[in-house]
Amino acid sequence: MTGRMMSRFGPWSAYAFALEFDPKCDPVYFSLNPKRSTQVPRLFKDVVAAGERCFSIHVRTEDHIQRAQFYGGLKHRLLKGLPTGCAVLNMSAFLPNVRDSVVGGYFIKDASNSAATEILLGEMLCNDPVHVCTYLCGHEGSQWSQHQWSRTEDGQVEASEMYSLRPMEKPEVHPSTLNIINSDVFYSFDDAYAVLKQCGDIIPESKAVLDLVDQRLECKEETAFPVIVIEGLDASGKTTLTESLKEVLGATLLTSPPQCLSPWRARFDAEPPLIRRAFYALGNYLTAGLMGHEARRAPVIVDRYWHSTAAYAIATAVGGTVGNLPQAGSEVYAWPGDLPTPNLVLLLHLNPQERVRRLQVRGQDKTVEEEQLEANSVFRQKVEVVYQRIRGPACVTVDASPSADQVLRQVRLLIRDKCHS
Ligand SMILES: Nc1ncnc2c1ncn2[C@@H]1O[C@H](COP(=O)(O)OP(=O)(O)O)[C@@H](O)[C@H]1O
Ligand SMILES: Nc1ccn([C@H]2C[C@H](O)[C@@H](COP(=O)(O)OP(=O)(O)O)O2)c(=O)n1
Repeated sequence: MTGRMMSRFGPWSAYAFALEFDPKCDPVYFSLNPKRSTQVPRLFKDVVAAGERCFSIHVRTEDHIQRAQFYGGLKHRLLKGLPTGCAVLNMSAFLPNVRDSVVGGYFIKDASNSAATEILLGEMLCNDPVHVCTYLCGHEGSQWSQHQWSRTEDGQVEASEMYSLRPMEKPEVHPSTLNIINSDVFYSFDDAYAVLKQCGDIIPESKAVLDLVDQRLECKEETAFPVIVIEGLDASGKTTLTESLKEVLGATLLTSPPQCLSPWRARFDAEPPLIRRAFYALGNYLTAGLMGHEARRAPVIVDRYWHSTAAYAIATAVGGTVGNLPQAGSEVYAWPGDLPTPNLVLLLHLNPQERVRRLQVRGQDKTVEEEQLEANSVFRQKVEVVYQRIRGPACVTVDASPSADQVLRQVRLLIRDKCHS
């Protein structure tokens, strides 16, 4: 395998690369040039020290389940197997502005002086679906070159193809947004279902989930009562408000994912995004069936639904700052055409200080993503911006900082106004 053809998108040399030396800053972008060039500005100045050796590893398989699983475990394998003195940085290969073209990978900066790095990467090249490259620096740090590894006929590893690195302008859209559709967010039941179906052999629990999904209720007739979804970050007051609404409206309370998926949630939370997000997407369709059924006899209040599924998925997938999110109006913020819409979606908004205070008062277990929300204010901002960009239906923002009684009063007025209920 020479590595010459990379994917359905064409040869390796057509790819651009985004290398994250510092997650808070823009990546360093470069492309490949088959010819050696003399007039190249310094590319990795101040980020690669003299004497450090550099490598990259990218996932090379067209099977999207295998790709997701392998990439999901790759960083851990590298951190475990590489010698002390190595740093593992995010690095993606992509075709600028081409949807679904991103190939995930890592850049390894190695200050170890140990042969263990080459041994590990050589073994991975032989046994796993990966591209491996070495990076060499020419005269006075001006010209970097990439040397792609390949296997010789007698099973040895050699660095054969060589390209010069050419610095590149920041692309119009951040590369991390290119693969969102059908890898992080699913816009139809069939697309999410297909992912869990293909996982049947590697994740036996998928079968139990699909059995439940196959038996889901479907309600096509008009319902007599409104369906109101309550969204917001953890500790914004959703449980408090939904319990009160249940009381005062005599409503049925539902959640997404629904109770029946609880036994499998932790299992799917541990899977890579492709599989995890497909699980949550199917949870929405199950809840949708219950919504239609229950809204024939009483108002329905739903704790989280599609807005949460899309917002957490997009905020996690998009690297760096809020500015890297797809623009408002992008197709990634569209509602799935086959997912029933509620009558009203309310987003509880809370300032970060009050949210942290409430989290401390409550002090219970959180999902990893919820822990990340606390640790990472950029991630929290991205979730909130995505909540507000989703359309069809868009959410109505409610100030959740007043007392629980005042929030309830405000929400009842909104429900009366928008749902005549
Ligand atoms: N309006 C409010 N004012 C003050 N504290 C609140 C208010 N709403 C909820 N809380 C408290 O904040 C914490 C988080 O609320 P909760 O309803 O569990 O949020 P969520 O379901 O969104 O995670 C709980 O301890 C709750 O009692
Ligand atoms: N409909 C939903 C609900 C939750 N999620 C995901 C998004 C986050 O990772 C978690 C947040 O849910 P969690 O139950 O921890 O939040 P609350 O305790 O309800 O505040 O679940 C989802 O993707 N789709």
